[in-house]
Amino acid sequence: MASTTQSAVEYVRRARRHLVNTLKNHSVILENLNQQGVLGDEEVCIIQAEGNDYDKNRKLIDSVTDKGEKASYEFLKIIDMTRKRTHGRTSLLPEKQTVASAESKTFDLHHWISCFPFKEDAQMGNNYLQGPTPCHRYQAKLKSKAQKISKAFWTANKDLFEGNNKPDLSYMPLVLDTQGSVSASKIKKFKSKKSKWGRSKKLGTYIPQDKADISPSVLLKTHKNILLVGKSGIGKTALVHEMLKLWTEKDDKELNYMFYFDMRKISNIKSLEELLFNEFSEPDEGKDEVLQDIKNNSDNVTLIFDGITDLSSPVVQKLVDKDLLKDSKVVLTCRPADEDHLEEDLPSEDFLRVEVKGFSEQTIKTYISAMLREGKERVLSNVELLTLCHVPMYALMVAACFSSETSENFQKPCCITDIYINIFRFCLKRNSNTKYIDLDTFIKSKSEEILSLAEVAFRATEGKTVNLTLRPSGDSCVLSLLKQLAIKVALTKRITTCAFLHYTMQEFFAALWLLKNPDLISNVFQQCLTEEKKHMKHLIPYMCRLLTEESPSLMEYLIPAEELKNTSNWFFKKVISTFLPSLCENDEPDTEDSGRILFLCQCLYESQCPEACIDLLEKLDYRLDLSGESLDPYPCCAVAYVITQSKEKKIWLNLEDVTISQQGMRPLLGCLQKRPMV
Ligand SMILES: Nc1ncnc2c1ncn2[C@@H]1O[C@H](COP(=O)(O)OP(=O)(O)OP(=O)(O)O)[C@@H](O)[C@H]1O
Repeated sequence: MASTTQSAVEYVRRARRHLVNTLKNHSVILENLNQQGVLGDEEVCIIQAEGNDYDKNRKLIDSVTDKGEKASYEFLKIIDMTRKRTHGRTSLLPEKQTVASAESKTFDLHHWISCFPFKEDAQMGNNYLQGPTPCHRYQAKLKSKAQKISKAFWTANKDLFEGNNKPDLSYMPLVLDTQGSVSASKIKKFKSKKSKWGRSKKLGTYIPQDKADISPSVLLKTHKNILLVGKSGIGKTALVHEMLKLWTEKDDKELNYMFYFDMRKISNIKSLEELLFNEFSEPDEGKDEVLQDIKNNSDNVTLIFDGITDLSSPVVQKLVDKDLLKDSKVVLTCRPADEDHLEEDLPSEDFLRVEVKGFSEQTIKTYISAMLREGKERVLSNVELLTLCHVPMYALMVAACFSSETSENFQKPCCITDIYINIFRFCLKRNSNTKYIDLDTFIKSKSEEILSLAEVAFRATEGKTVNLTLRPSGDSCVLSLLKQLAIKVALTKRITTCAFLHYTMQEFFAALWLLKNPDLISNVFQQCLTEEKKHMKHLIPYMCRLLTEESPSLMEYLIPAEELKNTSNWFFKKVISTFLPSLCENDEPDTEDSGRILFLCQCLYESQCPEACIDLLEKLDYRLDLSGESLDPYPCCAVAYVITQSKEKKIWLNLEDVTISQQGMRPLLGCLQKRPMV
């Protein structure tokens, strides 16, 4: 028992006349007194049977003080530990509390209880119920539901990985930015610097810089409302699920509630009760009591609305406006284009705006290393793939594609283009809002939109820009590949600018458009040899793969097979004749020449076309001169693939002054051992 100089009995008795009028929520106080053994079941029933609050309080206080010092001390501790919930919200700012207390001439229970000299007690508060039992049970139910949906979120994508290669997917740190707004500045910056910077540097600008100041646990702790803004697949849902998970792991005794709503799945909500209990989780007992507790203690309620596009639901609008649950915390996630609609209806000064920017370079490395123990260098040494992985969803697909390479079911090399096809298919699927979808039929039905996006991508790539001029009819599923920004240009006028989340995605779509329009190809090939348009060369490896009939399928739903066949009949010969140094019309050796054999190997690796490889080797007279090259793992695989296609002929390979990365050695040595070489 505590030894204080102040008698607890006296302290309670002196305040009796105030307490009988002020004490609220007897049920919680009684439950705690019962749980601590101060009052027996019968005594509790007798007090509860009293007619009104005044009588209940009177009976409660007298029963406790009659029991003496220990019981009264316990009573005071219970009031102290539960006062926030049972007696209204204390101000979060101490100075306000003092001012309020000083000004108040009436009895201030918070002030009164804080003046009692409690003994320092390590256990204090650990075993007290903060609210009625049904509420605690409901909180436990919400936590278990939150755990379940978080687990479902992370396991949903496990199927992308084959057999024994399934990794444990979980939250990795995201770059979160609380400064300013998403703006066109990013696009403009990219555009203005492009002429000066090389490809690697330009692609490097996609990776966000680490900012360690904000994290899911900080976002969980803050009392502010939060608006999480970010591109599709950048990690907004992952972030709110991490907040949910952290909440479920907190073992503090605070009675609080956290609700998660996937706004893509709910509509037509008529009441708060329907939203909380029907859409998320229903209490097993004391439904009214729980709802009352939620309403009375809304400062203990967090509501997450994930993937919100507008505030057309009156219930959600009222919650955001705090007409309902006035002290609750609201967390919204949206894409940048939807922020514009929301802004008009949001009390913006009340929201902490956080931009979700994706993975930093360090996180990409950690993520890819964890997912691909063996093939990680193939990704990390390739600037296109490394920077592509700043979008976590793309990182997931990159990892899944490379891991399938070693799975027993597939065992086929991972072409870079396959990653893009898979990303595209995956994006369509997750944005189609249908759980069971025949993706191939769906692609067929969207072919017009897809090809129109491809055309826009081609025009932009030709014009060396990342800003897309979209036709207004774009389908929202297809548009999820883009970041859209609505820019206010006049009082009532907004224009929407779009860009792919990564430039290589734009190149992939531009390649698709060229295959749809084979008449343009020869001209583009010639452009590739000029200084002004040499960047168009990056479309060719994608075209090589898109022309072949391998799965995952895409092209057959966009372009008739016959057309593709006609193109592929001449395409590979044309690629070789255009880019082979000795054959190309421009015989002057330029800096590009040295990389041409490698480039062709990469094209043929993407095509997985043995005949084209033999054609190339014949044209080269089976002499591959790679002297002076620097071979990262991907080019090594490409060279190894081409060499492997020559079954009988001896190959002369010049590797003088070649730098080969450690991971590149394996495929190259593997093929050198098997083939006749000079
Ligand atoms: N922080 C992260 N750590 C690990 N993986 C992540 C992370 N964030 C996202 N991912 C992966 O990327 C996928 C897509 O992320 P998420 O669903 O969170 O995107 P989003 O921003 O909510 O996109 P949308 O606007 O399209 O709903 C996830 O399923 C997950 O596999």
